[in-house]
Parts: sequence; structure tokens; C-alpha cells
Amino acid sequence: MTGRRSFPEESAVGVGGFVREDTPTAEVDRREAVMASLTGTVRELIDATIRTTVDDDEVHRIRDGLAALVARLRTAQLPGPAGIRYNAELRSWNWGNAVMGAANAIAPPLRVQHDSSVCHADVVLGAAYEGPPGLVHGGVSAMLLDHIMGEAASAMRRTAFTGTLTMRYRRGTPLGPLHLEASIVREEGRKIFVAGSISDAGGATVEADGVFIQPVGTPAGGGR
Ligand SMILES: CCCCCCCCCC(=O)SCCNC(=O)CCNC(=O)[C@H](O)C(C)(C)COP(=O)(O)OP(=O)(O)OC[C@H]1O[C@@H](n2cnc3c(N)ncnc32)[C@H](O)[C@@H]1OP(=O)(O)O
Repeated sequence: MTGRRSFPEESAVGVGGFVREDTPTAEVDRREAVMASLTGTVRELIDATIRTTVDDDEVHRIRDGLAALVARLRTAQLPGPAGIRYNAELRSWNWGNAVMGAANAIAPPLRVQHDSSVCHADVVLGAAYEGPPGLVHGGVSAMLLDHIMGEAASAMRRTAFTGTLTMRYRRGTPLGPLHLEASIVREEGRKIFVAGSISDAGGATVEADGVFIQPVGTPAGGGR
């Protein structure tokens, strides 16, 4: 999640991983752009590694060069995962997030748009997300749907954890350009029922239903 939303500390509820920082928003934006540029290159590295056919000696030379770069990055590290950080203006950043983290080359990344009642995202999945030949790994589909459905449930105003996620894989999801959507179906107390889908040019390939739960003590959130 990136942007302004409610945080547990606002209701004096401590939840691990949420870290308050005094970094001004302009500095967060600047650093995020710098990290995103590195991440984009690492993402290229992942794809290039999967698809390379260079000879063994060249693989070994590249490995040694990369090991030196890893050592340089290791000279200044967070003590653990990046967590979710936010500043006094409630600008939040979770650069390690597996689906949309700006510093996470494993993240496709997914850029979720919030319209009035629907969350949607367009993404292009390459070789790093393959399961069956030429098709998206089923766990990757579930991960992406979990995220966009969680964003729909949270609606940028409350915390919602996945309780139950049910997937229906209607046909293989081809690698390449895909469209994701998610919207709230109904709410019952702390339970938010969400529907989601992944589509290619031929229509839905995966459909999902989810029950997302607002943890006790977190802000219920007002209207959007
Ligand atoms: C802008 C923000 C973007 C954020 C997007 C992020 C999306 C990513 C979402 C995730 O991946 S979250 C990580 C994966 N999920 C978890 O790690 C959740 C782990 N489980 C928990 O933390 C708790 O089990 C949970 C908060 C889900 C529920 O614990 P509670 O103690 O609050 O539940 P409780 O037992 O009080 O039950 C409350 C209601 O929810 C129902 N319930 C509880 N667990 C459920 C469950 N797992 N599935 C379905 N319903 C469940 C329960 O039946 C009950 O219904 P009723 O009120 O009708 O009686």
C-alpha cells in the first residue's frame, strides 16, 4: 500500500511491522524512485537469468560480479524485513511487499487503482511467474488476487486480513498482459466478503471469493 490510510497506531493499537518515521514525504518519494530504478534492473536480471543461454564460464563470471554487488548492498541493511512505514502526513510505504513493493524485484509489481467500488490493475507477467509451460503459476494467481482483494476490502481506510480465499481456476492463465479486478460483495460486522478475478483478452481465467476480517481494535474507517 502506498498513500494515505488509517494505521493501527492511530487507534493506539500496536501491530508489529508498522513503523512510524519522520521522513518527509518528498524524501520518501525521492528515495522510492531511486529504489524502484534499482528494482527494475534486478527484475530484468531475474528474467535474463531464467532465459539466458550463455556458456558456463560466462555464468560463473556473472555470478562473481553479482556476488560483489550483493556485498555492496549488504554494507548497509535493515535488521529484518522492511515492514510498513508511515510518516506524520500518513504517507505510507512498504517497499518489501511481495506484490507491490518498490524495492522488491519479486513483485511484478501490481499497481492497484481504486475506483468508486472496484479495484483494478493491469500487469504483465513474464517468465518469473511461470507454472505450467507458458501459464501463470496457480500460487502466483492466488497471491495477486489476495492482494487486490485485500486492497478492495481495506478501501484505503481500514486494516483487513485474509481469512479465507477460495480460487476457481477456470482455464490456464497465459503469461503476458492480464487484468485484475476486485470489489466488495457485502459486509457483516468485521467480515468483508470480496470477489475478484484475473482476465486475459479472452475473459476470466481465475475467479476468487474471499472473506477478509478486520482485526479487533483496528479503525473501522469511515466512508471512502
Ligand atoms: C491499502 C491496504 C492494502 C492491503 C492489502 C493487503 C492484502 C493482503 C492481505 C493478506 O495477505 S493478510 C495475510 C494473510 N492473512 C493472515 O495472516 C490472517 C491470519 N489470521 C488472523 O489474523 C485471524 O485469524 C483473523 C484476523 C483473520 C481472524 O481473527 P479474529 O480473532 O478477529 O476472528 P474471530 O474468531 O473473532 O472471528 C470473527 C468472525 O470472523 C470469522 N472468521 C474468523 N476467522 C475466519 C477465517 N479465517 N475465515 C473466514 N471467517 C473467519 C468468525 O467466524 C467470526 O464470524 P462471526 O462474527 O459471524 O461469528
